[in-house]
Amino acid sequence: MSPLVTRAPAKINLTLHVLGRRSGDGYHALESLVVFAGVGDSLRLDPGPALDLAVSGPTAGPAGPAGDNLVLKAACRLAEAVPGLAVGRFSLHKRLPVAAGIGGGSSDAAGALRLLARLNALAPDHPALLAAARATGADVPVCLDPRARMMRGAGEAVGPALPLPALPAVLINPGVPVETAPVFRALGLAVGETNPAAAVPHPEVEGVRDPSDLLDRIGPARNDLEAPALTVAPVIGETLAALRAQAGCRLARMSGSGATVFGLFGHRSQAARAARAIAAASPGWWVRATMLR
Ligand SMILES: C[C@@](CO)(OP(=O)(O)O)[C@H](O)COP(=O)(O)OP(=O)(O)OC[C@H]1O[C@@H](n2ccc(N)nc2=O)[C@H](O)[C@@H]1O
Ligand SMILES: Nc1ncnc2c1ncn2[C@@H]1O[C@H](COP(=O)(O)OP(=O)(O)O)[C@@H](O)[C@H]1O
Repeated sequence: MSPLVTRAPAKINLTLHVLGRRSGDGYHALESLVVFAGVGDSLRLDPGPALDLAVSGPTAGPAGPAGDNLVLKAACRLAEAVPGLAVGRFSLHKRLPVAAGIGGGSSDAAGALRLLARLNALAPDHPALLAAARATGADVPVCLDPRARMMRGAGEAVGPALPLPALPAVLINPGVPVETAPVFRALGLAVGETNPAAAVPHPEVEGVRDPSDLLDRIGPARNDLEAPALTVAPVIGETLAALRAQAGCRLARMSGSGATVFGLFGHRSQAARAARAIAAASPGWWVRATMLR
């Protein structure tokens, strides 16, 4: 049987409002506009008798041992829920920076679930897929069908796909891994506490078709994890400053819990020029011009 392939694009939180900290599981309730980049990992599944994974690519090392990989975690969750699930050997080509706020592991895990669904002719809305995604990580459900949409709750509630205009962007990761849990902790909310910043509501983006209109709407919104992440990794401030110094940069903000930041531009050519200039000035940084959609 021929191999099945999928791309696992980087997830970008264009906005990330933390509403508060839930009593019960202590997770943070979020409201986030999530989009996906043209850069990502790639994943292949060769059908076979047993579940297995080989990881290659420039960031295979930082992703950790294959046995701990979220690809296998998600696949095992699905195999537990669907008796007789056909499986096989995954090959993950890892290019995205790890522990970077762009959900690389989550997108890989979601890609694994998509490939297993294809192999087993499971409908994309099969409840076992969403359950396996939720059990694998807070960011996995939104990555199952990687298109622009709102994410709410701790990540388990994903809205319908939004036909938003594509945005030219530059992504920068300064090469410093940032773990998610310490950034949420640094926000300092007690269990059951509401985030005071949540008094300012998230902008409405449904129905927006013009890129400039989208930029105007999300400009005043926030990533509430940016300030706490800056205390954990001050270099994030340098990456934001580098973006803001570029001609045509309309907005610079951090994604997820960092350290990756994105700059949004009016035109693709401005983004490409900015990426070249930043990469030349800071050769140690991961810098990519891409489209977000
Ligand atoms: C912050 C976000 C925004 O999209 O992205 P990343 O920075 O990870 O890319 C996500 O909420 C991260 O999702 P993910 O990375 O899958 O989180 P998980 O592994 O499930 O959780 C890691 C830890 O983060 C904290 N956590 C996560 C999600 C959430 N809504 N509230 C939390 O408090 C918890 O302490 C949890 O133990
Ligand atoms: N496929 C994977 N890709 C990246 N990291 C993975 C993967 N599987 C497990 N991990 C582990 O998950 C952690 C978070 O990685 P990642 O998904 O890159 O974070 P983020 O969501 O912040 O970008 C890392 O510390 C890494 O060891």
